[in-house]
Amino acid sequence: MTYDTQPNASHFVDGAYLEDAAGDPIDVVYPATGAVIARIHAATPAVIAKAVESGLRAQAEWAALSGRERGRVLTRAARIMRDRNRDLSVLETRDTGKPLSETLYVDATSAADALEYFGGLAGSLTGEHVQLGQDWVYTIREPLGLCVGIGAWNYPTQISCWKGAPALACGNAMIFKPSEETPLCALKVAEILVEAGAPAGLYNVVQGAGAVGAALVGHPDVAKVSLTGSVPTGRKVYAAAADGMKHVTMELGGKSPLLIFDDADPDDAVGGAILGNFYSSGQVCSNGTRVFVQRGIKEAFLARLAERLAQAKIGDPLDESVNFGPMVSARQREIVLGYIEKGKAEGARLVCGGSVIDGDGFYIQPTVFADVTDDMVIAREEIFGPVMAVLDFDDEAEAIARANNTPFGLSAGVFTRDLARGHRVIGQLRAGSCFINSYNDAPVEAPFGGVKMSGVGRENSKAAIHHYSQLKSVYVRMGRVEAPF
Ligand SMILES: NC(=O)c1ccc[n+]([C@@H]2O[C@H](COP(=O)([O-])OP(=O)(O)OC[C@H]3O[C@@H](n4cnc5c(N)ncnc54)[C@H](O)[C@@H]3O)[C@@H](O)[C@H]2O)c1
Ligand SMILES: O=CCc1c[nH]cn1
Repeated sequence: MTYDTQPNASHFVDGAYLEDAAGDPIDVVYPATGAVIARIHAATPAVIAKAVESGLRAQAEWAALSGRERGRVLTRAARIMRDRNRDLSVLETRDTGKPLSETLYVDATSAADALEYFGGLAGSLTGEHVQLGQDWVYTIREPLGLCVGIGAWNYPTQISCWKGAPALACGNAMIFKPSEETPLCALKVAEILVEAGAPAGLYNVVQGAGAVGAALVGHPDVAKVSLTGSVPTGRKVYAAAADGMKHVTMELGGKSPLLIFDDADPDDAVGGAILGNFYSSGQVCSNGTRVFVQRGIKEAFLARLAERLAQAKIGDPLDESVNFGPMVSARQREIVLGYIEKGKAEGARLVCGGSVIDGDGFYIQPTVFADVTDDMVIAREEIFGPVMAVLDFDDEAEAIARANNTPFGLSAGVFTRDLARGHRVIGQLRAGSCFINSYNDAPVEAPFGGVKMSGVGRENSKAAIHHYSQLKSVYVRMGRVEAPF
């Protein structure tokens, strides 16, 4: 089976595709060619009402199952996703422009990992017993209710399951709104969950841009909102959720530091910097885009890096030998180009790249700036494209202080052969997801998320359970009740 890029209808609600052509039209564009590959419509108030009503109904039914029964559905969905990995990967490539050489191994695969992991945990979500003399307290881990997930465009399938899998494992229902740039793959996730035995309405997908997201966040029947997106959107969504006293998870942007000491293995350090800047054409939230290189090895590092980047195979993302694709949209390419121009204007040294690649797709060369200083815009703002800023440093304390001098705190990495230094440095870096002699690994077993402006809460790992459930405590008196009067 190969998936058509034009879905049967725009939304997947109450177990079936649903259309309401009165919604604003959204064209889905293949980033490698600029061709329109599908047209869908944003959710109308009627679609949102049906998603909420069916979500509430399904949640009651789902929460009444045992955790083990819920887990069985999730693990079955994981198996179906793995069986259809190639078709899902091709669709993800068409939706995002990311090379098939990446999507085959990361996107549906990591989504299936999440379904499998949280499916496995579902049967062991228990409360506690606390003995208090003869009396006792017990706690029950309860679902929150109807959750809303809102996604960014860089990892649409992964994000839909990083949010959906823990939510469902805990007995919640979810309405997921993908990014309007990449609406296709979450529909397949919803279809697969129903095929695996999830009740109709448990995982609904509704389409649209910010206005639809805002309508979901503000809906009085929604108990929790999990957003993956930029800091400005995070601010708005967090504020709106606070108004309704809703639970939140905020997975936001970053400008993460990667510290390379002069004793680091040179090839590993260059490899880490490449993974932390050019994977998915630089459209990864946790990217280590401020690469601090100890002064003595800077020129050797830059020479090796330029050599390796010259080997990138840029082209048709559906060709499995290609490993560097386009930006997701013409708009994103313009934003990134604007930063490249700022870098040049501010006097950073362009080591390689710096231009668009002619053609209909939204390609930009992998770009490296050296001699970047902390005050330059390209060292301060998230670019979300293939632009690495290399900064020099002399000693450890200076590097740590400069690395922490940012409002963001998503990730941080260090390359050194001195493991004591590796742990010492990481211990002082203010970031949520950190790496020693590696970069950008995101297994489902590890908590993922940021500090400072990069977010609130954690996805993945057992930590996510705490963000999709709440504890009820019950005090049980075994003796008589003594009242003062
Ligand atoms: N920390 C993480 O896990 C993580 C992962 C991927 C991407 N990101 C971040 O996402 C950003 C790139 O993605 P983007 O451009 O799609 O982000 P964005 O903030 O523009 O949009 C994110 C989502 O929010 C929706 N939205 C916009 N306004 C809204 C509102 N007022 N209310 C509710 N929803 C609203 C959008 O439609 C989209 O679905 C980058 O900053 C990147 O770092 C973070
Ligand atoms: O884009 C952010 C999430 C992520 C990091 N690595 C893989 N996915």
